[in-house]
Amino acid sequence: QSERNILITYHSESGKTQAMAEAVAKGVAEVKGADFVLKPIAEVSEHEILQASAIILGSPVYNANMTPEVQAFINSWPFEGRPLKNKIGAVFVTGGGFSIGEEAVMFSMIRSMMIHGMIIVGGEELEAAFGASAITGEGEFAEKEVQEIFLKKAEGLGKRVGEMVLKFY
Ligand SMILES: Cc1cc2nc3c(=O)[nH]c(=O)nc-3n(C[C@H](O)[C@H](O)[C@H](O)COP(=O)(O)O)c2cc1C
Repeated sequence: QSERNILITYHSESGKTQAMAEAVAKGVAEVKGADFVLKPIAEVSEHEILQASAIILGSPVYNANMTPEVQAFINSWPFEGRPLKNKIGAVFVTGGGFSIGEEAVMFSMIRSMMIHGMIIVGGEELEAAFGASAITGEGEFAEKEVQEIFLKKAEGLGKRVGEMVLKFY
């Protein structure tokens, strides 16, 4: 695996956050020279965390928090000697409704990444300034599939992280 490797990882029970993760990967794939690994957090090894130049982490919103699985995943990251320092970090979330947790969860994950000394990158668009988020259960967005407007934000996030990895590494 190359120095420009990006780990895209997520927790997803009903597939929405996974769809966003796939769109993030699509964005990374647009950047020539950036490689990615895309997998659920349950399948990620410590070696993969240490080896990645960037980690793009996704969580559903559960009661205005990241899911317990994502929290446990972050808590499992190696800390001694701060081996994640200066890796690039970025986040994406899906939540059922507007302003009932999604931004709080983005910042919660960002805060944890910053404890590890990671360099935080937002998305391509202003509307994804803190990362990419999708509303999956309210009003016209309560569809089976994650709507294109949100997938675009995720794609832009992946693209931007890909570009930053090429710049930094
Ligand atoms: C236990 C539980 C708690 C939830 N709490 C919230 C919440 O506080 N705010 C919100 O916007 N959505 C909430 N949701 C909705 C999910 O965040 C939303 O359906 C999400 O897109 C699911 O992602 P997934 O398909 O990747 O599992 C909750 C869902 C569950 C199952």
